[in-house]
Amino acid sequence: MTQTLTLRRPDDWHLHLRDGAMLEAVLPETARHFARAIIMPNLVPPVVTGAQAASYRDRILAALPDGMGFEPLMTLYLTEDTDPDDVAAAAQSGLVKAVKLYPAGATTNSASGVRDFDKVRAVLERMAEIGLPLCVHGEVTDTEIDIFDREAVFIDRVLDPIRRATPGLRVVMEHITTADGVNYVMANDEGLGATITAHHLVINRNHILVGGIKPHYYCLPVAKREDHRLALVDAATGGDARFFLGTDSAPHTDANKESACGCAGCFTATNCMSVLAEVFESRNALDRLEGFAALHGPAFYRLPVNDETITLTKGDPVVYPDHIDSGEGPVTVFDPGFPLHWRVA
Ligand SMILES: NC(=O)N[C@@H](CC(=O)O)C(=O)O
Ligand SMILES: [Zn+2]
Ligand SMILES: [Zn+2]
Repeated sequence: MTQTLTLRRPDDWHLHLRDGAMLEAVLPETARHFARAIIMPNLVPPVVTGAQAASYRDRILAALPDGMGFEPLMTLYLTEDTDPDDVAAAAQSGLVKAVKLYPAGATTNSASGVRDFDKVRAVLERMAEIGLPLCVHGEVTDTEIDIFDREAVFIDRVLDPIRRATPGLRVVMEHITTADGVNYVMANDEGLGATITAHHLVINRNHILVGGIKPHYYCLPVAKREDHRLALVDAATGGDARFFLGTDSAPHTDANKESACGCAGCFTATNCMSVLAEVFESRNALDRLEGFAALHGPAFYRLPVNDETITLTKGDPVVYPDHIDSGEGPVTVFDPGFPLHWRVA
């Protein structure tokens, strides 16, 4: 008898769609499975104003193939010049669902991010007033801090002080990679959540570095040691509503990944639901996959859950393309390193 699993159609609470030819290539990979996604604003130039978010949203909808239903949930890229009134207007119109904080220099296209947190205080206070979530790339950028410690240090030096200084600010710690991130979420009850990617549930730093360097496993925050991965699996499969799926599917062409200075990002949109089903099954937690992928995110963002469902079936190993063509060159699809048996019907 085939095993099947039906859940509400999932959402992706952290997604990079890029623009132009790349957007056209990757959007169907997400829209095939997901009803909605929080769209990251780190384009070049970044999506800073409400007007820029409206026009990016139009470009996404124009790139959506006929017959596919998908709702992009827009975000604004926080800069030191961001205007609190523009943020509030974009939120009140329903266009924008969150503001994204990149510490300057922390990751791909973060040069316009924040250096001096005092300069964004007024925006954060307005967001706290209106309940608009702040999505945070949580890594310090100080050159003397080891890259494997940058998330933990960010929590102590930046995130906790910001949250204390801005009561009521609702925060999503994006793509957490450490037990420190998990523990910080668990130790705080109000207005704090975290997204977890599919790839950080299955790779640790050995996958990147043992037996030759594997650029397609390099993303930021970089995967940590195995005990951190296990803490993430506990959090994702444990049923706690403060943890939800944000794939951080982040396409870069192979030429830009397989380079002397390769870009950070794993492209997981194509097979992330299959990867997640394997992870949840390994913990006897398939009944909690719906919470992680379809219920906890809408609860945090105060949005309705999706009405439609998807069905996963278990069978012979799933065959998926090893890359997709982007118009700018091939983009390698994330390889979890083990066969996937669950497919979305
Ligand atoms: N995660 C990544 O490694 N890369 C993301 C940026 C980000 O989410 O930090 C990208 O835009 O490529
Ligand atoms: Zn990030
Ligand atoms: Zn990202």
